[in-house]
Order: sequence, then structure tokens, then C-alpha cells
Amino acid sequence: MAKVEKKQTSKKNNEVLSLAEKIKRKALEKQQQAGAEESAVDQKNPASASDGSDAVEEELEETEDVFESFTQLDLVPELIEACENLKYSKPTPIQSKAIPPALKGSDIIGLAQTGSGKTAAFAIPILNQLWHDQQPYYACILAPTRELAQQIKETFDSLGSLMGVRSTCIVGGMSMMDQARDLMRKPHIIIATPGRLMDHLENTKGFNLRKLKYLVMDEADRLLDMEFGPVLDRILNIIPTQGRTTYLFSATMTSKIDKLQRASLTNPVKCAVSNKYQTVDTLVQTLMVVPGGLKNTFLIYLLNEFIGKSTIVFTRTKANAERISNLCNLLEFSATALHGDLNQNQRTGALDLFKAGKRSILVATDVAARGLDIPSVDIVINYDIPVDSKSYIHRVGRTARAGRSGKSISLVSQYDLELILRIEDVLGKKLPKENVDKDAILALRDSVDKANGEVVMELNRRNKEKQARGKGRRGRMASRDNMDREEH
Ligand SMILES: Nc1ncnc2c1ncn2[C@@H]1O[C@H](COP(=O)(O)OP(=O)(O)OP(=O)(O)O)[C@@H](O)[C@H]1O
Repeated sequence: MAKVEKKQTSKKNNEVLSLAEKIKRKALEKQQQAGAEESAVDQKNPASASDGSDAVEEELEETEDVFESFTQLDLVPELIEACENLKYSKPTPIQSKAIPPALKGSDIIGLAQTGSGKTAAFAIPILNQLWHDQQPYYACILAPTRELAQQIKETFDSLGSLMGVRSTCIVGGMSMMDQARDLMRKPHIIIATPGRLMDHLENTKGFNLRKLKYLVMDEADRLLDMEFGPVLDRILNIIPTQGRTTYLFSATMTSKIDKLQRASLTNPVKCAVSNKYQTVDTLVQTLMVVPGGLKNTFLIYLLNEFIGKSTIVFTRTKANAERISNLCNLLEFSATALHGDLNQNQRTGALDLFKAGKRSILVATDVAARGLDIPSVDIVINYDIPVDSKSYIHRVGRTARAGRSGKSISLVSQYDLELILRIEDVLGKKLPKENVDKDAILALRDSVDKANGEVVMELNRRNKEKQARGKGRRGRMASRDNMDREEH
């Protein structure tokens, strides 16, 4: 019996694989017909893909604080050398704006587009001061997701590599015991997600932040929103206000005074490089209007068009991320999924595979929307349009970072029209429509639908198995530790 089932499954798999071949061949033929030349022109001159409606951009705020090198910034030599080692030839605009007042001891509200070097803008002044005043638990950096916290730690470690800086990452999903041991080693810098930090403040003997000198909220608008609010208030109540410097950084900042007051800033200096929800000029953003029931087909068509490019596909739900990732793999695109239903090892593993180029497609929920810096990402596809316009800004900001070019395409169904209008409103421009060959897309429909059916069946089977084993996560979902999932 088992053998028959296995044979049938393998027959089905073969069928789907040959369909995959067919899909790829068709799309490649189409691509060749369209001519490689055209796409080369678009890549060299990304603006040519837009309809020109985005030509008028509001002027950026004054650029008087421009520094041509880090040596002009009055930093300790160890930091200047670390910047050189990282190939940072000169400060980015937000670094030029934020570092001088930060070195003078001001609280800072830093606003600049995605990928513009905000992490170093707050890390450099902290490390510079730490050099003069080495103390354990000197600075605490809060971030909304575990992966972002880990990445910020890596930036502190490389910038502080010549200074003997000790840092530790305190995030959910990892062993409390190991983290308590790391905290007992008295690191200078703690990078944490709020829920897990609070757990340690309450439960880890000998750990407190009474002498904290710097508090940074990266992705501050997210940390100050409803979901993180209560735990953040508790953290802010515990740590000292006297003698503490506070930095808030984000690409999208709340202007609500009550929210900012919550962070108890003292005469903050506003360092804004972008003066509204702004995306970078090197990013080409388009949309595709997708007729009902054709989203998967449009997506597979696009992935074929961009075959070999490093792509992030964003979905609204964990289930969609899992399904799309499986669909891609069944059709022989190399994909991996990143969402909050995976355990931390799986999450880290998926991200590592994608970063190392071992998978060219990352299918993710908004857990990957903010902060992640993967310079190789060429394309962002919004399979589902985000409900929150800010999320759109952060998602598309995973490409076109640090002056590179990149492209984002949003798949817009009839139900998303209002959302996309809101996003266009926030961006202050219309998103041009992608030119598509509808016949070429429709030719893929049956094959993609069939493959999707296979995937849905398989995932249902796995879910039933999981339920039978009683491994539902529902009970754990509500816990504070899972707040850094960044999913609703
Ligand atoms: N002065 C510099 N010169 C060159 N590259 C830099 C400089 N400062 C930072 N970078 C690089 O720019 C990239 C983006 O930096 P970072 O991740 O800090 O951006 P961000 O502004 O925090 O983006 P996001 O809003 O998406 O979190 C990183 O790869 C970083 O190493």
C-alpha cells in the first residue's frame, strides 16, 4: 500500500517537475524575444522604467553638515580605522547630521531613508564615548525583531573591533540561561528585543540597567506603537532618566508628540535627511494589477523574468509565506521561508541560506520588513499588499540600499486598490504599471494552479499531522517572548 502511494506521489512530482520545466522554458523564450538589450538599458537607467510621474520630489532638508571623511568628525583613531576597514569612505548624510550633536551629548531623533546607514549613525557616537568611559551595561539598543537585533550586534562588533568592545544579543526564542550567563559577563552593549529584555530585568539576578548611559530605539515608530507600548513603558520606568542619553531612529517616524514623550527625550535634536515617508531614488517601484485567481501565476511569471536575481517575496500571513516558498521549490526555484511559525534556528538558517546566495528567493512575512541589510537583494515583490503604508516603505527598502539600485513590484488585486492608493498618497507619487505580456502569463496558469494544488494538499496533510501530535502553538502565541515576531 505504502509503495503504491509512493509511486503515485513520485509520478505526480515528475508531472509537476516537467511542468516546471515547461514554465521556465516558455518564460525564458519570452524573455529572449523581448530582447536582453531593453532590460540592460533599464538596469543602467532605472528611471526609464517609470512613467516619469515621480520626477518631482520634495527637496531634502539642508545639507550643510557634509563631512568628506570620518577624520573630520573628531572620533577616536580606533573608530576611524574600523570605518576604513569597513570601506566606509565618508559619512552618509544621516551620519553627517547625527554624529556631531550626538558627540556633544544631545538626545537625537534620526530620520533617514532605508539603507542610509542609520545603524552606524547611532553606533559610532556611542562607541566613541564608551572609549573614554568604559563601563558594563553602557548602552542598550532596542529593536523590534530578533534578526535585526543580531544584525545591529554585528555592526557594533565590527565598528568596535579595535576597541575590545563586549556586546550581547538578548532576544526571544533563545535560551534564557545562556543569555543570563552572557549578561553576567558584563557586556558594554546590550542589543535586545523588548519582551526578552524585560524578562531578564525581572528574573535575572544581578542584572539591572541602573547605570545605563545610552538607550537607542531602532525602528522607533514600531517600538512606540500599541503592540510594544506596554512592555516598553515598563522598561522605561525601570531604567534611569537622569544621565541617560536617548536616540530614536527610523525611516518612518511618528510625529505624535505623546508617543515621543513616552521615550522621555530631553531637548532632542531632530536629524532628518528625508522629510516625509521617502524611498530612495535608486529604487524603481512598479505595480501589476492582477485579475482574480491569478496571483500565483503572476508571481511565478515574475520569478521567471528575474531568474537568478536575489529576490524577497513578502506575504501578509505565515501560511502564505510557507505555501509560496513550497510552490517555488516545487517549480524548481530555490526558495526559503522566513516567518514567525518557524523556530529560531529555522529562522536563522533560512536567513543564512539566503544571505549566502544558496537560495535566491526569500519568502517572508513582515518579520523581514524592517532593518535587514542584505546588500545583494535585487528585487522585492509584494505578493500581498501590506495593510500599513509604513510597512510598504520598509519592505521595498530591503533593496536599493547604500546607493545601489533595486526594484520593487507590488501585485495589486481588486481588493487592494484602496491600500495601494493610500501607499501612493504616503509616497506622494503614483506607482507606474509594469508592462506585462498577459498571454505569456495566462499560458502558465494551468501549470501553476496544478502545482499550487499539490502544495496546498501537502501542507494540509502536514498540518493535520502536527495537530494530531498536539503541537499547536496557539497557547504560546500570546506570550511576551513572541512579540518580536512582527506579525499580526
Ligand atoms: N559611511 C558609510 N559608507 C558606506 N557604507 C555604509 C556607511 N555607513 C553604513 N554603510 C552601509 O550601508 C548599509 C545600510 O546601512 P544600515 O543597515 O545601517 O541602514 P539603515 O538606514 O539602518 O536602513 P533601514 O532603515 O532599512 O534599517 C550597510 O550595509 C552598511 O554597512
